[in-house]
Order: sequence, then C-alpha cells, then structure tokens
Amino acid sequence: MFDSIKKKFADVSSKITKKVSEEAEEEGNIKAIEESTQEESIETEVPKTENKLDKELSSNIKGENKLDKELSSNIKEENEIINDDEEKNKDNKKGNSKFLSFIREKTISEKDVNDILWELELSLLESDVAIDVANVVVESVKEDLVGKKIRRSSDIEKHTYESLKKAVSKIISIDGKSMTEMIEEKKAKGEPLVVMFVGINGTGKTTTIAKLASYYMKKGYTPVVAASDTFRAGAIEQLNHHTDNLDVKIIKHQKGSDPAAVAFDAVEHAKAKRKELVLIDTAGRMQNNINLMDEMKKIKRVSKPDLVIFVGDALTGNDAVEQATKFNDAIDIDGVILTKADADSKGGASLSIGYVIGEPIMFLGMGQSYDDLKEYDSDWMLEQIFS
Ligand SMILES: Nc1nc2c(ncn2[C@@H]2O[C@H](COP(=O)(O)OP(=O)(O)OP(=O)(O)O)[C@@H](O)[C@H]2O)c(=O)[nH]1
Repeated sequence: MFDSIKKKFADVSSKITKKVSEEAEEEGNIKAIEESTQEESIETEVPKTENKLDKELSSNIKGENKLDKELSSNIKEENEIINDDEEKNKDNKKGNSKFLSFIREKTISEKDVNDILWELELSLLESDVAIDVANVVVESVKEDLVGKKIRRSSDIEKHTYESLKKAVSKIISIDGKSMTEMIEEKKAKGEPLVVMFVGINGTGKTTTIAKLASYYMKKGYTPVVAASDTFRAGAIEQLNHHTDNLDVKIIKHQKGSDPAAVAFDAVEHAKAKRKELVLIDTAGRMQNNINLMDEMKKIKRVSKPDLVIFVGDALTGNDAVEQATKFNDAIDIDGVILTKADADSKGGASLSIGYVIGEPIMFLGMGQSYDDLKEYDSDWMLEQIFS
C-alpha cells in the first residue's frame, strides 16, 4: 500500500534538498564575500550535535534507493564540508569567514520549489490521487517551505518531509465516531445500530459485511444480516454462504422481492431479539442508474439506518472517489469502507476519498479472509506513507 506515493514523497524531499543546497551555495558565496570585506574576524560555531544527526541521517538513508543514494552522497559531501568547516572555524578567528555564512543565510524561495512541486502534483495524479487533494498537498507544502530559513541540507530534507506529512495528515484525518462507539450509544438506548451498505457490483460489499459481522462478534455483539440484494442472481446464496460460515442470523426473502421489506424485517428482528447490529446488503448498482438509486432511497427511508456506508474498491482509484461522490449526492453517505487496500500499490483512493466527500474512511479491507479488516486509523495511514 502507498508504495508509489511513498517513493514520490522521498523523491521530492531529495530533489528539494539538492536544489536548495545548490542555490544556497551560490547565494552564500556572495554573502560570505560581503561579510568578509566588512568584518575581519567572525566567530562561527558548527554545532557538533547537528553534525552527528547529519551522519545518522546519512547512514539511515544509505542503501535505500537510487535517489536516496544521491541524497546520501549529498549529505556525505556536506558532512565532509562541515568537518572541513570545523577547520575553517579555527581559520575564522584569523578572519576567513567565507563558507559558513551562506549556510546560515539560505531562505527557501518559490523558485527553489515550484518546478519540483509541479512534478509532485503530476505524479500524485498518476497515482490516482484526486486533483483537489493533489492541489491541497502541493499548496500546503509550498506555504510551509517558502520563506523558511535553513542552515544545512539535512534541515531542508527534514522540513520538506514534515511539510508533506502535515499536508497528508490534514487530508486523511476526517473526524467521525467509530462504529463501535455508535453501537454502544444505541445499545444504551436498547436499540440496534442499523448500517446500510451501498456501492457498485463486485467491489466487495458482501465480503465486507461478513468481515464486519465477524469483527463485531469477536467484540461480543450479535449481528443480524439483511439480504436486501434481491436483484442479482446468486446474491442471497452468496451472503447466506458467509452467514452459515459465521453462524450469523440472516433475514432473506425471495429473489426479486422488495429489498426495503427485507431490511425492515431485519431491523424488527434485531429489536425483538435485542441484537446490537443490523448489516444491510444492497444490490450493486451503477451510480448513474436512476431506478436502482431510487430503490436504494426507499430502503433507506424504510429501514432508517444510522449509518450509510459506501463500499469502494481501492484498486479502481479515481473511479471509487467518483462513485462515492455520486452516491453521496443521491443518498448522503456517512462513511466509507475501501476494500482491496492490501492489493493497492498506488494508494490514491485511500488518500483522497474521505477528503473529497467529507466523510471518514471507517475500515479498510486488507484481504479475502474474514479477519482481513482493519479499523481505519489516520496515524497508521501516516506511518504507512512516511515510515
Ligand atoms: N484482496 C482483497 N479481495 C477482496 C477484499 N474484499 C473483497 N474481496 C474480493 O472481491 C471479490 C468481490 O467481493 P464480493 O463481496 O463478492 O463483492 P460484492 O460487492 O458483494 O459484489 P456484488 O454482490 O456483485 O455487489 C471477492 O472475490 C472477494 O473475495 C479485500 O479487502 N481484499
């Protein structure tokens, strides 16, 4: 997950570091000449701790990838310069201040970062990051970096990485209650939490419902499943296969019957038997099929779900974001579950979907077995991208 975005962020940090270092060298030389003509002796200290950090960074980076190697060699060179600086530091007392001054003076300018951030924006789009999201990332990093005063290359890399992390964190941290909290709140009122799942065919809705039933049974709750996909041949049997495996109650009618009636019966069953969770499967439908969208509105009206969750396939990237937007316009989504995140090396949909529709990702599907479900955690996502 996020392999390609992770690589791009590392790439940007290294390119900005290189570019700003080069500019710093030029600008610094000029500054140093000015200073040395004004002042005969300038006291400058190279903090030893920073030198040590640079060395640590250099050794961490070593051997990762080609770009990282480039960065590593930049940093190595810089260390050599800094060691050299310690010698020059002694010289300063004799009046030679040329090198150290410019390192202190570099302010990152738009010119330093514009081209590189433009490249970043394009490569984020290639990784299926939504255009608005790519824009926000780039603008936020630019705002953070431009005007920042830096002293050495390792600082540039650190600042760039922190800016990227801050921008991504802003995008993926959409507030929302966890489903578990909601179950508890409803339980306190003696009612089940009713959750309706929507999305197009084949995204993994049925499997996700089975995973959620298993997840909450392990937490001690009793779910009931509504087979409200009465439209697709084999859908009821498919869901029934999972509920048999998990020993979960399923409410089902004949194929072709009213899906809203099935959902209603499941809610009534849960209330009567004091079950804590109702999971309503619905027929997969294209977001532009008006009749089927209307049918879905009817299921919502009749079963009055506490949560409507859009299930999208992470592998479809921008399509998943587009579908979520359409479903949200039609019936107001409260949250998202992205399936097949385990197989998604781009990560664009996971990064974008919550921000675009303004609702949180609640779970990620991480494989085909019942246990392959991960409750969404933005810190965990950040770690996947920036570790
Ligand atoms: N790798 C991986 N595969 C998944 C995941 N979730 C579901 N799948 C697979 O995706 C396929 C489709 O899943 P279903 O649950 O049948 O899809 P559906 O959305 O119910 O399909 P419809 O009933 O046509 O709407 C199955 O082969 C699942 O095993 C996941 O998180 N990771």
